[in-house]
Amino acid sequence: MYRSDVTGEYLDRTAFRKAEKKYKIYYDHSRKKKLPKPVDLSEVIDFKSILESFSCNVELPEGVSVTKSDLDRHVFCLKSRPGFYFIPNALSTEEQCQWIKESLITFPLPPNRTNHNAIYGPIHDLFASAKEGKFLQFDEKAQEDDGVCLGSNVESVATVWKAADELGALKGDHSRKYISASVLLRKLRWSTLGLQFDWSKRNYDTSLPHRTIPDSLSLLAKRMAAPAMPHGAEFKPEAAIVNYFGLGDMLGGHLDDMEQDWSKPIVSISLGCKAIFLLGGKSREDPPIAMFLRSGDVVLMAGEARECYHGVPRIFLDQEHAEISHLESLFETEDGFPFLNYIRTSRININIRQVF
Ligand SMILES: O=C(O)CCC(=O)C(=O)O
Ligand SMILES: [Fe+2]
Repeated sequence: MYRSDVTGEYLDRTAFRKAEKKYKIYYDHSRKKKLPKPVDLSEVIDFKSILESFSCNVELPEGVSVTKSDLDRHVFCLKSRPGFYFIPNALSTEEQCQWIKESLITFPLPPNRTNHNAIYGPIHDLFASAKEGKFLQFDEKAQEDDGVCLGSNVESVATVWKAADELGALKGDHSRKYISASVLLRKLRWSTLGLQFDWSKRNYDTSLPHRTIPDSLSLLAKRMAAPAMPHGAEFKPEAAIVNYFGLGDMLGGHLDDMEQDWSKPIVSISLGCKAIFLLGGKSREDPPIAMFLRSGDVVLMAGEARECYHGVPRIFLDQEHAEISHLESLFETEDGFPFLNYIRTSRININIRQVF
């Protein structure tokens, strides 16, 4: 797990942690093949089937309501969590594929920062280099110094990619180390767009070089945010965090409390393999509501819901539960195999925020 804020005995006993443990992946080691232990999903809210039955017979389960919006999509709310909105299947398959590509190619590009910055400095062309089987050459000295002086001396290191057949000739040079681009891609955990977030200080560092959020993402976020915005007001996307989840990854219960104005929503887009999202209350002691997040779903958290603990305890990577066959079909028809390969075992979440 990464990005956990608090740990300890207290947390282990909270209702939120109990739910995390319930849904987290555990393996059955008693069999030859390592298989995930079955988990009871009967209490997980499924907005896909809620949408289906609502579209057929205008029926909604207890506690769920539908809100009016200009979007050509149904927007659902939870009566017990004001300020929370769920838009099932908000993005078309084409849009999902487009944002998966951007998340892998352009979003991790400098000046945007990723979890790799602190160790390797800014990295260019990660996805293309992984596709080409390349290796990143890095200076061991820079990596060691980095432990003492986080990031400062690695900002200027240029990315040097080497083809596999170039490595042999460089074996004698012990000051240089290599790591494969595919390992780095697998270990990509987050990238930040727009105003850059400083995880160590848990705030936005406006002094860091940054680009504005790409126009097309900004437009999408504004359109999606509309149901959670006061009449006539427009959402201003200023920052986004892109989370990349692989096998066994989870996002521990947390609050996103670093933005100034909590009345503005966080617009959160799910891509790739299905996940379970836990939406708690204002205390970790409040039992969270579990729901499925599928590729193309959009969640908004605004107002009171901004004060609710939330997290992602489980990603489903197996064919039956991942529910990505629509992405597979589209990626298979183009030169999409490298993306397909990645997304078959991954989930990506893009969450867009107005900071000020
Ligand atoms: O992955 C998700 O759906 C939620 C991400 C999230 O809560 C965050 O990045 O703050
Ligand atoms: Fe969050």
